[in-house]
Amino acid sequence: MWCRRLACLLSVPCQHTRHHLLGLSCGRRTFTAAVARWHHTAPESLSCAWQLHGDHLELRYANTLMRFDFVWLRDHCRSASCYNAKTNQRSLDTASVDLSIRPKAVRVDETTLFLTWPDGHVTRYGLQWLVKNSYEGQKQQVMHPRILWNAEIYRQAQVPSVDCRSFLETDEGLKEFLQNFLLYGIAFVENVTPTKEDTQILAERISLIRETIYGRMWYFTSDFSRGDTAYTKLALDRHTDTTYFQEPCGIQVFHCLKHEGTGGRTLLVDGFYAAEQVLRQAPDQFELLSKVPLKHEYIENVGDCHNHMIGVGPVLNVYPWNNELYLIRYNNYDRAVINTVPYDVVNRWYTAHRTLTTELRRPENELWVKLKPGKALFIDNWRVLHGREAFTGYRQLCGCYLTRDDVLNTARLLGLQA
Ligand SMILES: C[N+](C)(C)CCCC[C@H](N)C(=O)O
Ligand SMILES: O=C(O)CCC(=O)C(=O)O
Ligand SMILES: [Fe+2]
Repeated sequence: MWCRRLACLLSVPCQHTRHHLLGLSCGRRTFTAAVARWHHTAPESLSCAWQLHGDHLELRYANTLMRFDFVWLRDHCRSASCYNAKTNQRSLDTASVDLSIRPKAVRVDETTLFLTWPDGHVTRYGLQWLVKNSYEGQKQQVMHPRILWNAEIYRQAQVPSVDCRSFLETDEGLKEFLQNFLLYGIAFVENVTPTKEDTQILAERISLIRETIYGRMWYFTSDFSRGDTAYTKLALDRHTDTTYFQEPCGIQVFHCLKHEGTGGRTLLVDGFYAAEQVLRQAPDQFELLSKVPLKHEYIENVGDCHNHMIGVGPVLNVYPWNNELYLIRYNNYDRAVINTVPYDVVNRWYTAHRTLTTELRRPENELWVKLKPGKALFIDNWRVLHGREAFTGYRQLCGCYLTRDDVLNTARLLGLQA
């Protein structure tokens, strides 16, 4: 039956749909296939068909079969009284919607679905909008496209550094930089004037500086001015920073302003690549690392600096709805006493942690770079671990942390998926 014949639905239900409406008034929430019928907008080739069920509408459009709960449909009404298109905010009070609401009339034309609600309110939904926003349309998509790498993969990809002027002055330069950053979790800008001020200008081009106990923009040398090994000449094994914050800093920026001496190379390891290897070899260990909460701690009493920070969370943080890894918290220096785990789990946790560490330490996963004045490095601190080789001589690094949401904001404004 073609929908054009169903235009009457907006007023008086015609023969074929009365069943549904009667079904509702009888309080039935489900309909058998025999009762529910498909209604087509046009010959099958133009492909839009719908069917009402007890609590949802089923729509077949653009080769997708979609189900929309009636409450969801009412909640997503984009009419002027339900939604403010200027602010992109909902004005409808969802709590005022009857949870067993049901449209009293349905109509579909080539581009739009029209629903009339019991109080007479009419909602229009673009069919394309429904495809884009239905669960069925979304579930194929990953949240964040990315390329997991080891040293070989990263080198082969020949990811270019972006020139400072192009980064600061053109959208293309900035976009290229951000695309690299989102895919690999690291990105470089070159030909930067080696000062703290110029580094700050770079940072502020993509995000807001996250002020922490280390300040906004920081300088550091091996003067032990703060109670942390970073402020020495010692080697630092791979780690992520600020694991002792409830929300570890999203991005770290490093710019080496001076080094007169030897050593001091920077080590970078893709934590997600290593975690992926663990997932393949030992899914139960991956799961344990994603479930067992740990504490990380920063206790400082040096000079005037008195701090006690604690962050709690698992090593591998995954979204509960699709198991996608989004944050790795790995810092063996700052890991606190483990007292959040029952004794019979502790041993299995250490085994899982060892498996991950083994992957993180594989030489083929290590990318070594020597940071030089003029070359700024941005690191996704939720994904890529950094470390450094011991060094001699005077070495001065400057940098800052950035808020993650604001980097993603900039990326989206340039049309990137983030
Ligand atoms: C980067 N900056 C030198 C300011 C701070 C270093 C913080 C080091 C700390 N152990 C951590 O991993 O979080
Ligand atoms: O000195 C370096 O290259 C890095 C030290 C470090 O890990 C840090 O500051 O977070
Ligand atoms: Fe660090």
